Amino acid sequence: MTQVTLHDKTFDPYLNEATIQARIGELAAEINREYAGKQPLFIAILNGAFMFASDLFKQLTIDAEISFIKLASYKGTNSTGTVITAIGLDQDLIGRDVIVVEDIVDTGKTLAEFLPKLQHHQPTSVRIATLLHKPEATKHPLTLDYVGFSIPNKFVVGYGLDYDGLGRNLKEIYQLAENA
Ligand SMILES: O=P(O)(O)OC[C@H]1O[C@H](OP(=O)(O)OP(=O)(O)O)[C@H](O)[C@@H]1O
Ligand code: HPA
Repeated sequence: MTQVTLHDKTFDPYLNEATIQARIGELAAEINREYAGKQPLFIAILNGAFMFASDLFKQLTIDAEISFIKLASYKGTNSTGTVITAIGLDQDLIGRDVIVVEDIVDTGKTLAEFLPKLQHHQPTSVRIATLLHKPEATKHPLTLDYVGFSIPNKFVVGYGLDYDGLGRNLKEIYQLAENA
């Protein structure tokens, strides 16, 4: 793996393809074990999670369903700041075991705002699977059930994650170069 340049920034190799895929295999094995006999519904959050969700889903041997949603944030009319709505969350979640799939939990704001909305749909259970977690950056309390890699608080791209729209197609994960 060599450095990549996206727009004006340079990124160093961080996690190679084999490392990512091996870890996803371990997460899938855990899920296969823990959801044996159940039929969980995976809800993957676009855009970033598409690649992780796809590779994780391929490694499942249990019966499972998947649905993709997009979160849209807009300024609320009161002082509460941004409000998140989920586009595409049209499935009946009552009685379902849901696994939310994210590419990264950074500050935790996205999931902290989305999870209460998900609970309104009355799923039986909700767990979170995220490929990456930046513990030092996370400011919102969250229980993360399946974490691929805990990473330092540096900007990363690749494998679904973008820098200003670019880099999502990379098979590996790169982090912003120190001197960039
Ligand atoms: O924990 P947080 O600080 O909220 O950051 C994590 C969120 O940020 C990214 O999404 P983004 O809004 O950039 O959209 P994208 O997935 O379409 O790139 C990522 O996919 C997570 O959803
Ligand atoms: O480090 C990151 N990289 C790309 N997208 C992100 N969204 C939150 N954190 C990141």
